[in-house]
Amino acid sequence: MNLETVLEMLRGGTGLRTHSGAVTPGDVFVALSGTRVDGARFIDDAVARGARVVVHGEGVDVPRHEGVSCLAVQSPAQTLGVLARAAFGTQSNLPRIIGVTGTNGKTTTAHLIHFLLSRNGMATGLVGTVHCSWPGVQVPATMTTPDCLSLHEIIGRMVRDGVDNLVMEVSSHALDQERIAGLPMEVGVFSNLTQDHLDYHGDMQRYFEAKARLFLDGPARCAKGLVNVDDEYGQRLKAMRPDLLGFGLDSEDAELRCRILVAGPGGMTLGLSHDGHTWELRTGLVGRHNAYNLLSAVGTGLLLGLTPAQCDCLSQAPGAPGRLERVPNERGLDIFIDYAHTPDALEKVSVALKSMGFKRLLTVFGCGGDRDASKRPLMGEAVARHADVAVVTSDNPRTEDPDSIIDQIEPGLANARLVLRETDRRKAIALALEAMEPGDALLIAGKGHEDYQIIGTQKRHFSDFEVVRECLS
Ligand SMILES: CC(=O)N[C@H]1[C@@H](OP(=O)(O)OP(=O)(O)OC[C@H]2O[C@@H](n3ccc(=O)[nH]c3=O)[C@H](O)[C@@H]2O)O[C@H](CO)[C@@H](O)[C@@H]1O[C@H](C)C(=O)N[C@@H](C)C(=O)N[C@H](CCC(=O)O)C(=O)O
Ligand SMILES: Nc1ncnc2c1ncn2[C@@H]1O[C@H](COP(=O)(O)OP(=O)(O)OP(=O)(O)O)[C@@H](O)[C@H]1O
Ligand SMILES: N[C@H](CCC[C@H](N)C(=O)O)C(=O)O
Ligand SMILES: [Mg+2]
Repeated sequence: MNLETVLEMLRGGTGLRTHSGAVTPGDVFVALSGTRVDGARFIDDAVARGARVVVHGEGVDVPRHEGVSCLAVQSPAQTLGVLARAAFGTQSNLPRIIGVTGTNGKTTTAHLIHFLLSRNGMATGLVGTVHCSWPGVQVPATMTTPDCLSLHEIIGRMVRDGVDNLVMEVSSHALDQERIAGLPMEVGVFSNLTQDHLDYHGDMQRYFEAKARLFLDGPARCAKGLVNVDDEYGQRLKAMRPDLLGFGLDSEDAELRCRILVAGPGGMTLGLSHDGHTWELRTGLVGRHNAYNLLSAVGTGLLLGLTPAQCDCLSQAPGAPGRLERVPNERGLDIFIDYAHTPDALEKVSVALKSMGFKRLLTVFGCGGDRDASKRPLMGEAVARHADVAVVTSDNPRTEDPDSIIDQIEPGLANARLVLRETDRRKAIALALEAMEPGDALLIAGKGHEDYQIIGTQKRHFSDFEVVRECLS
């Protein structure tokens, strides 16, 4: 069997699968190497379910099966991208794709870029943590970057609906697993790199190497891009690929630069400069971290040929749901829900709130189970540095014991002013609301837009927004 024949089958409507359990008679099954098990172990299962073609890695010994053709390829993950283009109609008329990567700020930046391009009259799609959307359609997200088949399937729908630009978040897991195979990136954006996901990548160097795939030689390399040169890892990328546009607030090397001219509870005025041109941008978003997010959205606009004036509409951009989002309430309490779930994000969001002049900061937070355990005490330290009251609780304990997760956070809270411990997140939020005094701000961190709590393998409905409203009513 050769590749062209398989492509022909797929164009004709044959099913393409990477999970043996999903195979129906006549399908093409691609055995991916996997992160836990080798997909080649499921070839027999796929064949038993009726797979007619098996695509597998070179060196995999596949026993002969009557009526089943095999195709050995160097990289099944890369070949999957080629096959997916044929299966889902993503071969031609692909939108211009902008991929946003980095530890924190991907969702916010992607939403800002989506807003910018849409306001400039482009039919723009979005794929990310909160939802996937394009004009007239919105579907809830299951992952930050879906698997290769789901991605092509959704982008195929966008192609049919005439989408001409697509902004997508590209997680480090996705880059490592080559989920974006077959999807050439026009622009890559690098926000920053700080500790997260070491359970998966092992150490910061390997985590960086996964993110760097979007920019350096290899199949995922973007045609052009921008990097935050205030970030140590961003500087390393810029040194490796000098054509990337460097942006930042501090670095003299930044080609696109911004200063915060005015900052207050109502927003910021940013002074931007690029290529000898200077201009101002007003925003309702608060926090220095959001100055970076806005700056990279402007930088993307410039790389795509927009003028600074065409980027002015960003002053009306609302930001992303569940990112430093106020919970309106009749009591006039200053309550913010945010998605900070890394040490750096907690640091940045706490500083943003402290700068708004509140009397005290109360922070409710926890750490996810079955995720990087080494970030737990560091998240505790970030909260302890800024919160007057730290309320430590649960945030998707998954298959871990919630109390043992909190035990691992607590050493980081050793220097905290006041710590309250309450495993039940609903009760923790109620406790924090009771402890609020006039002039205080309450930060409820970690879940943002999420409307669930994962306990064990069960996903139960849970929304920080709803719980606050219930407690206040
Ligand atoms: C660790 C991880 O990322 N795993 C993802 C990965 O699974 P995998 O392919 O490695 O799975 P595997 O179990 O080793 O199986 C290997 C192969 O055998 C196949 N198989 C397996 C069993 C079977 O019976 N038959 C069969 O054919 C599988 O379909 C797979 O192709 O590929 C799967 C399909 O794409 C994903 O669903 C799965 O995400 C898991 C559920 C997950 O939780 N991922 C998280 C950590 C993640 O990716 N998060 C990032 C966000 C991170 C951020 O904050 O930046 C995201 O992009 O969402
Ligand atoms: N540029 C930034 N630098 C540092 N922290 C940021 C930045 N932007 C946002 N944050 C913080 O990180 C949190 C997550 O932001 P956002 O959802 O935009 O990032 P993300 O990279 O998409 O995260 P995830 O990988 O979990 O989807 C925010 O709620 C905020 O606390
Ligand atoms: N994309 C992130 C989301 C974390 C959100 C937080 N609520 C948690 O569950 O830790 C992850 O999968 O690590
Ligand atoms: Mg995200």
